[in-house]
Amino acid sequence: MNIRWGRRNLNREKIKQAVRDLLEAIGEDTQREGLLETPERVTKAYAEIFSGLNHQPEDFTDYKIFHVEDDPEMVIVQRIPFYSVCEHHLLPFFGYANVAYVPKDGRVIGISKIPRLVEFASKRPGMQEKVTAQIASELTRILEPNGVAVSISARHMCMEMRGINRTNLFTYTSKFTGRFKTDAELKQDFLRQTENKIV
Ligand SMILES: Nc1nc2c(ncn2[C@@H]2O[C@H](COP(=O)(O)OP(=O)(O)OP(=O)(O)O)[C@@H](O)[C@H]2O)c(=O)[nH]1
Ligand SMILES: [Zn+2]
Repeated sequence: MNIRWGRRNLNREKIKQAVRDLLEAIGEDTQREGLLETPERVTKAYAEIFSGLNHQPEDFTDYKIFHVEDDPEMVIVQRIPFYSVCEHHLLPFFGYANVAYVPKDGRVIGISKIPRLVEFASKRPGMQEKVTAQIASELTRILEPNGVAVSISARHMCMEMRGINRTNLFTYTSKFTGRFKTDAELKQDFLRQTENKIV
């Protein structure tokens, strides 16, 4: 993803100082060789992993709309990998997303734009529920389809490497709108098609 905008908004000096302070606070020697460049590295890493913050998806790519004559019943992009950071502990959560929509009046979107949207929604401190809902609401805003379905399965490092300390727990979230809410067969079709595609 193009992270130009995210970088521009970062206060690089403040991040570097905060990382130095944090290292000192945990009892590290900030002058030892391995840590000398760490504040700069963390700043670069944060520019990437928080690049979706305070932006519109359109800041990163053009979600241009195409027209097809004969609408497909639905379009699904399956098993889209993503990485995010939980807003409670600033530890990673990551997994897979499935995203589907029912086109309206022949309007479709370039399929690469769906993983781009997942990336945009996950590149900020957040919660799995918020990533799920944001993918659905942004896709709805951009395309005004007849319905959207999003499912995410993810592992949360704050449950695995600390706290409750349970390895390999998968959390599942989903969001259905429009036709996916009213048409049980369509929803079943989505669930059948995406079964085993997210763990
Ligand atoms: N619903 C939801 N909860 C999350 C997500 N990521 C982390 N959490 C949870 O956020 C909660 C924060 O709870 P707190 O009790 O404030 O924090 P804590 O004392 O560190 O909690 P423990 O993790 O249980 O030790 C924890 O239960 C986490 O498991 C997420 O994406 N969605
Ligand atoms: Zn957490």
